[in-house]
Amino acid sequence: MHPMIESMRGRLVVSCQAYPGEPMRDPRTMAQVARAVVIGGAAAVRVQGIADVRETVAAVDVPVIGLWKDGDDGVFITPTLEHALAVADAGAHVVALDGTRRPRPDGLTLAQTLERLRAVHPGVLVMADCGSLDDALAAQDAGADILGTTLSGYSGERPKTEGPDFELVDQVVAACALPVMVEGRVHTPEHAAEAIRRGAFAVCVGTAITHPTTITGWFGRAVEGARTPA
Ligand SMILES: CC(=O)N[C@H](C=O)[C@@H](O)[C@H](O)[C@H](O)COP(=O)(O)O
Repeated sequence: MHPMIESMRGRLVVSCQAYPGEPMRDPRTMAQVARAVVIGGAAAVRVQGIADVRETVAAVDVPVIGLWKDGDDGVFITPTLEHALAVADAGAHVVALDGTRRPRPDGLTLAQTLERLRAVHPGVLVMADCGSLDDALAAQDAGADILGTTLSGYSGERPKTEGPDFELVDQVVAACALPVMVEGRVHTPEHAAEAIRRGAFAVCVGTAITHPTTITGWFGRAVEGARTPA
């Protein structure tokens, strides 16, 4: 196994992303968040956007999983070969891309995308963000290095579970030989531990560690719910 993937075995990966229009949407800020989570023990970080990838690669000494989100529906995570090449050019060690079976905007298959990406960047690793077992099996055949459950609940094939889609985790772990990264709605340390117990190779947490607006909402609603009516 590639040493960079091996370094994530049984470990926590943290996704550091801010969304368009948000106060923390700034590559330098995200690189600082990435440094902070590495100090906390993250084995790798996942960052969005070319500038964020560049800043973060320079700021941390762990693998950087890079992606480029273009839009927010359909195929939007590193949707085309051009996006994947740009993420690799920016220095990402792992390129995360849409690993669903949906048609890609540039008309290439996932296998063609990976082949052309590797022709330019022979050393780059690929994480396929999947939304179902069939996606994971197809992404494995297409030559991905890591299978992510990232798009479960977002691609139309699986329900959007309250926490992680553990049913899908079980299916992918049982059927696929590649390392499985459990990602998506891992909201508590117990969720993360459960992912590993179920055979995940690693677990990636985003919102619950790096999205203060959402976390504040969780706490705020709990506090309001506990208030005694005046
Ligand atoms: C569906 C989609 O666009 N997922 C994105 C992928 O990079 C991010 O918005 C998520 O934050 C990331 O996957 C981590 O998941 P969570 O934030 O639930 O821990």
